[in-house]
Amino acid sequence: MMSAQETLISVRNLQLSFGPKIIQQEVSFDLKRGSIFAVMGGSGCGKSTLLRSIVGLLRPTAGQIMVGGEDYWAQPDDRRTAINRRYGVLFQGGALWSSMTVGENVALPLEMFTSLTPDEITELVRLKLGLVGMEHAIDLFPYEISGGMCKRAGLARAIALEPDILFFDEPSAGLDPITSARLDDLILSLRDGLGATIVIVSHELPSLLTIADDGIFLDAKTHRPITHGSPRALLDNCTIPEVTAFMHRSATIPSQTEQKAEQHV
Ligand SMILES: Nc1ncnc2c1ncn2[C@@H]1O[C@H](COP(=O)(O)OP(=O)(O)OP(=O)(O)O)[C@@H](O)[C@H]1O
Repeated sequence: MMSAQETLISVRNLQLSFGPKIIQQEVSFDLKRGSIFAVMGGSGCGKSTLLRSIVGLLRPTAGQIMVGGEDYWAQPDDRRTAINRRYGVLFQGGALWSSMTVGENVALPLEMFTSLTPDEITELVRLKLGLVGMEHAIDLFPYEISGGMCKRAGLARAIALEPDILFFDEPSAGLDPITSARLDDLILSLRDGLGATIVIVSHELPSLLTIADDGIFLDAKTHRPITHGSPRALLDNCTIPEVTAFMHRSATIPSQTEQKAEQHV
């Protein structure tokens, strides 16, 4: 039985810098199992940098990222690699390898990190593509499918190794509102069906309001988080000017015209 309160990752007083430039400091939050956690804030405040640090791509300049009681960045490389096996990542430019079919793209992490037989891998690839409604595209190349389908294939690849925690950086960037809404449904179904916990960076407030139940708001000016909470709670209750500006600027429901701008997913 899943505990709603179990903390999977605890970020403590994290500081992130590039050379002398501090991007964010005093970042602390707990990621609870089963939650969809939004990292919010204006452009350039350090959302992607925070994500990169949690998944092992950027060493923080201070603070800790505790994963199941282990201080992630105090671990040797091989231990960090083992912890990373629990993560599935879909980054902004999370492009598929263009010279490989969709199926081969999804098979790649299974070939690299498991000792499964080719038949077992094919079966798993079909299963993962089925979960994102893409089984029919298994033999297609990325250039033969739409942007939304590429995102879904990227998702299938991110869940190939059955991660506990999924990290999405701007998953709906470049998608029309309908395709974006379908991606939201898919993210919810991954949480509800697979029991995954999800950390999402997004500027798309309609999407965040629909799916996220917790979050943090990073401020670019003070280089610190300025509030915590679900996007809905921040929209309804937060009176901090930076937050209300962000929330109210982007809190628009897609118009009828946009909704009609159907695109093949
Ligand atoms: N490799 C790097 N070297 C130096 N500075 C960097 C590097 N990567 C990012 N930055 C800087 O760090 C800051 C935060 O960047 P980041 O991409 O994390 O912001 P963000 O909140 O995700 O932005 P956006 O919403 O526009 O994607 C920016 O000022 C950026 O220029």
